Amino acid sequence: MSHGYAWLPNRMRAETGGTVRTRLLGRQTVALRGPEAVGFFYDEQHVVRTSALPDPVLDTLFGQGAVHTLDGDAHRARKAMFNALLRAPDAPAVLAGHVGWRWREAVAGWGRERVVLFDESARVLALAVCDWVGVPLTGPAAAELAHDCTAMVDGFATPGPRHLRARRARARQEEALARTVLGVRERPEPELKSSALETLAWHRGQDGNPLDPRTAAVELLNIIRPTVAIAWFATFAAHAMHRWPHQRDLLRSESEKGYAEAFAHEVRRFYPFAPFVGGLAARDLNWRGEDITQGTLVLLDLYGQNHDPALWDHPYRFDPHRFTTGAETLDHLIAQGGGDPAGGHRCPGEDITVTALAVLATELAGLDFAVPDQDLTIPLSRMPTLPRSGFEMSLS
Ligand code: HEM
Repeated sequence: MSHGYAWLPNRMRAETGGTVRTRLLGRQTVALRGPEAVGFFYDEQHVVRTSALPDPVLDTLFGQGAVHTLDGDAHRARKAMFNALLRAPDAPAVLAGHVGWRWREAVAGWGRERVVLFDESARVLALAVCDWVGVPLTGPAAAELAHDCTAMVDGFATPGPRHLRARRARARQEEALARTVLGVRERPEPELKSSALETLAWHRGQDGNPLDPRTAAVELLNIIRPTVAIAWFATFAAHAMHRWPHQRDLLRSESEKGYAEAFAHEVRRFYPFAPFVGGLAARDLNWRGEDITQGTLVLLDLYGQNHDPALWDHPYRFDPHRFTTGAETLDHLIAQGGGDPAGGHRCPGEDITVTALAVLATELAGLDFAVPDQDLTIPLSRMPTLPRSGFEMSLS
């Protein structure tokens, strides 16, 4: 982890065959990349998730008992609930509507003060997602929730104070949301659920019983936390507009249909966020002539694949136009996992992420703002990383 985002791509460059053997957290590890590797990795007969994620990651980022840790029928049942909520045809637009509205409300309050875009967008996203899931939230609670959600992400891959902050943030929010779930269950169960909160509160597991309140809270947070985490991409979007001002002009002019979505895809591809995903070899396997023994940790190199010159022309050039020419390129983009979100573990929040990010990027491009001197370097040795300043700006 201390080598950061360059670790796997560097190792991949040094090896032939696109496979790296190493040790991670004391375990034998094999890392793969490439479209074929995606198919191999997401086949449940090859790689399973139960017991793959260590407690330091579960106690900060995902939560114990989260959908990320399930396999087989248990995963299918839980994932179907997430897909029904997050991949419903109108879900991305409705949530993005809340994001746009909460953003304009926040900007109206900025005046000429200097603001840190990362903090502001996290708060906006916290308010928007809570509007959407049906969790009531006031202004100060939104700031606290945003702070806790970003802490959970910030502290998952590092020991020390950041990790402790992440654990405390998760414990606090799980406790609060478990109480919210119990509050919902004090009322009779409605036949038609009117919100994600109600759906989760009454969701029945394989045993036919509602989830225990803590697990329901974990899964509610698995909608709220990653939505708040879109703040990372919003900050990278601002960085791209600052670094390449013609991007801001292209977003402003709206002359190209679909440009904001293409820009959002390129932000997800170009900037470093989720480094890799992992699971355990379900049995003895063979990948391109390499033996992988049962129980080996198998990683799929997300960041590396998104910058693989075999898949992307000039991968270190920021160019949203690579996503305006056809769907083929999208198959190679695995910023939020690969495979099929319906059956496998791929992120069910991708459309929400792209739609919300496109709205935030368009809103930001439409503002007249100044960017004072600050440290905008993005250290690749830090995980997760961000422009060091969080992107300070002020309306001009
Ligand atoms: C901020 C941008 C996001 C990134 C970078 C991201 C990334 C990921 C990644 C890498 C995975 C794991 C895929 C795998 O295990 O193979 C994942 C899974 C998941 N994501 Fe996202 N995600 C984002 C946004 C969202 C949003 C907005 C939501 C919900 C509204 C969401 C909900 C989930 C859930 C529930 C899973 C678990 C899926 C499963 O295990 O079946 N994510 N995400």
